[in-house]
Amino acid sequence: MLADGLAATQGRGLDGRVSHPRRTPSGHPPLSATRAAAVAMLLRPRLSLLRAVAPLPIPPPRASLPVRRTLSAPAGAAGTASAGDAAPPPPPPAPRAGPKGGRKSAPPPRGSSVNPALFFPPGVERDAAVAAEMVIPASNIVVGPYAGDSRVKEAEFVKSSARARDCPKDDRPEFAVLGRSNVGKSSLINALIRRKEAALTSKKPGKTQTINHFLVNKSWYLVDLPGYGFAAASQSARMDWSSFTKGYFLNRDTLVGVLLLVDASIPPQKIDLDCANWLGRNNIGLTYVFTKCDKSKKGKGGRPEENIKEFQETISSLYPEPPPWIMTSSVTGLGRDGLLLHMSQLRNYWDNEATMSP
Ligand SMILES: Nc1nc2c(ncn2[C@@H]2O[C@H](COP(=O)(O)OP(=O)(O)OP(=O)(O)O)[C@@H](O)[C@H]2O)c(=O)[nH]1
Ligand SMILES: [Mg+2]
Repeated sequence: MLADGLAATQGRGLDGRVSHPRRTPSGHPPLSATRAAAVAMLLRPRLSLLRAVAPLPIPPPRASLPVRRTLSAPAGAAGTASAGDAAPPPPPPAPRAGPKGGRKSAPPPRGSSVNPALFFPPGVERDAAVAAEMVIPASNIVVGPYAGDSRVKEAEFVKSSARARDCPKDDRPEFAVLGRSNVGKSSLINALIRRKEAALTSKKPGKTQTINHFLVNKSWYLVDLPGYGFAAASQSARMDWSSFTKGYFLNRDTLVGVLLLVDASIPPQKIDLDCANWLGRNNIGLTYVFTKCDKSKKGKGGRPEENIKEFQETISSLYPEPPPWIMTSSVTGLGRDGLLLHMSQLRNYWDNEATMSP
């Protein structure tokens, strides 16, 4: 699906150039040039290393950190989306003892049954000793020096765009919310901005059909996108989704990163891995956001923690360092504040340091 025709982008990389830093909105001083260069080094693609380590079932995703893109990738780099590419999920893991979840279950204890390998944000040395309080609850995300004020004071719907070129034309940073149809993208946006129906939701997949910009604190955007993998969608509707991905992701220079939503109430789906792979190949940083962590069904594949662990095991060989992930529920509010804090550190880093050339 999305991975089609991507070879053209493989040589595209980061040169580690650092822009002239400004003071962050949170008042955190910019990093020194030496430190910034070190951080920029983290962003370099490591495909050759990954390939040398092990043959991969799918090509590896990379950069989880935001990069400021000064030029867009070639338009021909994008693939096409197709719901028909979804393969049967890998076999479920052996049954494990674990807490029984309920609709209002408390956040799972950190590191209980999910992979605790940490994501070190910009400004924190990899493998630094990290106090437990510095890790965002129900996630692997360390809070670094770029984290700032993450409160949502105001939020407004700005615009619905049918094409990438119709999206707002200003230089405010933005996060795109992406995932399969019905995974909970619009619900997550409503939870983040604390508005019940700012983004329209539905039990039926395929509700969101356009690119929707929500302006937060008059300074950054959350972007609600149509979902992928909607099996009932017509071929033409799927092609439309594909042109969204091409037009939006490859030409949106203000994109700080993607929140890739993965439904934790079902076993891992190949289409989500394909999507992560496509983003990685196009140097678009992502954060895995596990949704519906309040849902727990009886039987195999029914527990969010099992599904998340299985998903992480599947992707662990694909990354040189663990990508950021966080567990959320739009019903209980699990992960809301942590995700906002994580976005604040990526945003502030992007605003000050992250520079990339094609
Ligand atoms: N239990 C539970 N249900 C959720 C959660 N998030 C979303 N849902 C439900 O899942 C369904 C789909 O939610 P949406 O937010 O519309 O999903 P979407 O990803 O925006 O879907 P499309 O716009 O069709 O791509 C709705 O019935 C929501 O109420 C969650 O965290 N927990
Ligand atoms: Mg939606």
